[in-house]
Amino acid sequence: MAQEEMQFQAEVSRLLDIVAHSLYSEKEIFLRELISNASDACDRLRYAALTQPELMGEDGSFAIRLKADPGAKTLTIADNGIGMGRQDLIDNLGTIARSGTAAFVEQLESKPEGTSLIGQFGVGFYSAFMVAKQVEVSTRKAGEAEGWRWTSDGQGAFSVAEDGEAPAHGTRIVLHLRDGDEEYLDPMRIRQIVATYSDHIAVPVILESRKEDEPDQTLNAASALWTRPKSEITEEQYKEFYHHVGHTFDEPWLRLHFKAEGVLEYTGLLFIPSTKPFDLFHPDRKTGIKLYVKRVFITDDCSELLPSYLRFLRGIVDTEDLPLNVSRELLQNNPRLAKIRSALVKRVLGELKKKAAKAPEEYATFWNTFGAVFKEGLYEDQAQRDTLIELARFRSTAGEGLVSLADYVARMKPGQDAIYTITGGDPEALAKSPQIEGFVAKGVEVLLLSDPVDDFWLTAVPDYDAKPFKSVTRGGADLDKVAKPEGEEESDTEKSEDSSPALDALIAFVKLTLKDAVKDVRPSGRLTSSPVCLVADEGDMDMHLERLLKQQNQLERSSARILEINPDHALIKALSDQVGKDGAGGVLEDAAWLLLDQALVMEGEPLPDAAAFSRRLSALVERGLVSGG
Ligand SMILES: Nc1ncnc2c1ncn2[C@@H]1O[C@H](COP(=O)(O)OP(=O)(O)OP(=O)(O)O)[C@@H](O)[C@H]1O
Repeated sequence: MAQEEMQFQAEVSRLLDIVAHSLYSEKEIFLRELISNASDACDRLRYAALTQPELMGEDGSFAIRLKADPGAKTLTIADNGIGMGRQDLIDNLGTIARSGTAAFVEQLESKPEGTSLIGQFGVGFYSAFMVAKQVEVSTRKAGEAEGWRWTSDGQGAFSVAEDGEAPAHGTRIVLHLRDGDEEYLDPMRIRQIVATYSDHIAVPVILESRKEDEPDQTLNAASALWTRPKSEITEEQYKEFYHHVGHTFDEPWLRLHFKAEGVLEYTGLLFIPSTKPFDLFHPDRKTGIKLYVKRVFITDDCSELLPSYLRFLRGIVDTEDLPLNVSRELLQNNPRLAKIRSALVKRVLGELKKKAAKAPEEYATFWNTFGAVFKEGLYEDQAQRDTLIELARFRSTAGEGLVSLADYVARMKPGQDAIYTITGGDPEALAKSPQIEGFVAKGVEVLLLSDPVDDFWLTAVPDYDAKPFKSVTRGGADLDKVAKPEGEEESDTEKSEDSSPALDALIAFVKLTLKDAVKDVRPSGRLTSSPVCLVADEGDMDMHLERLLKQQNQLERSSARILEINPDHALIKALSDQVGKDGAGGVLEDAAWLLLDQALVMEGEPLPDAAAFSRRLSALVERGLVSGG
């Protein structure tokens, strides 16, 4: 097949532009990225060869070979891994398949410090263009007859042609270094980079000698990091392993390295990242834990290994107890794997518990990053629910920090028999909701729940410590039973009776006016400074959950709400005084609709008839101005 010219996907071009022009100080990471890819390619062939040994050809073992040629100013990185077919080349080295990358590229472009983010996130293969003006990739997929050659100067296009010189299987990448980047030809420098970033790679990384009488040198320890004694592993090595295995480039927040012996034998090296990956909520996201059997990589997409609410974990699990030729299908419903899974969950939750107790501030950082995902476990993992609920943290009306449910219950007011919650999109807005006014006034804490998942776990978890969860936007406020904060006596004069003839008349009038637009109109026990608010009836769905379901088209109509009226509010008192007066009917009718519209606005809901709202508001203000002036 003749040489074909192809364009990079737009995101790749933009990324390459940033990469090439970055004055990024840690350019050396290009080698880490290429060695990491080469090692993954060896892992994949090792797995494939379990069932098709012929794929290995003449090769008995895997290696990543580096060769520097000062004369040609080239650095070559070659592996005898799985290699790539023609379409693989086009797909892998012409596009960015990883979800969330478009967002990442945008971030790089928009921020002045963007280029320094490259090191944090890693741009994989494309980082080669940080040091190379021309890159040649010669590759043959194990088991295929044709080899292919990919070349590019990183300027918008690449070419692909058949290549008779490609390795028997695997990939050879030749970097034609830019002027000024000759340091990457220096054996000392190469050795230092490999030692820094790639020592943990389980495949030997070999620097080919330039002199006949000098042997090649292996630059890394070439044993799987997790099999080494903990005392021999440095923090740096752990960190670099985490970067390699997790394809993330932040600092790990937590590390767990353990060996289980007994009925089941397995080693785990797990990490919790400190930053949120772009694709945490992406449906196609893989689990992030690689499964090895007796040091052989099996899969990085084993959803049986950890529940999805722990999908932020990165790392490996290596077990002696599964057969090497375990197929991906066999992994499903595998009882041994299920046992490993529940042991892993226990271990991870145990570690989190320790952190939460010993270092609450650090724990809060974790919670702010992954709490929204973690809470999915509250409805997904019944077996662990009690542990999970103890680990959960919430914002509340009590202050800035996060609270646990144990804290909440410990400071419940005398007479309070429920854990009060409000759900919504934005914690700031929630803290200003009219429905919580009365609770705040009485010193009753309300949990401000602003993650979409909150509405769902609340439907699955009825109570904590025998105290039911109760939404402040649903049903009655039953605040009467709760004692006032100390020093504030309950006085008869301070709060008017819930019903008075004038108030009753106003309520009857509003009901008559609004008809089916509301389910009911009633005096409120939960308002202090706002004149009105909406609540759902006791048996109805929570208002926020209903809104969410409507947004997702899972619900067609919302149920009518109850309009609650604050009997102590000056506006309500003034309106009550008007009921029954001659000529007040028109004003009161407008006012009734405006009260409902106002309550809707406070809920962040659209007004059903914005034109009518505007007309009524203008009319009322005009009247006020004319009669006031
Ligand atoms: N040496 C190699 N042998 C075989 N396939 C390779 C090799 N290098 C890259 N690839 C293929 O190209 C893909 C893209 O590589 P790239 O480094 O850009 O991204 P990645 O490894 O998937 O993720 P990351 O950006 O985190 O490194 C890889 O997923 C792999 O399929």
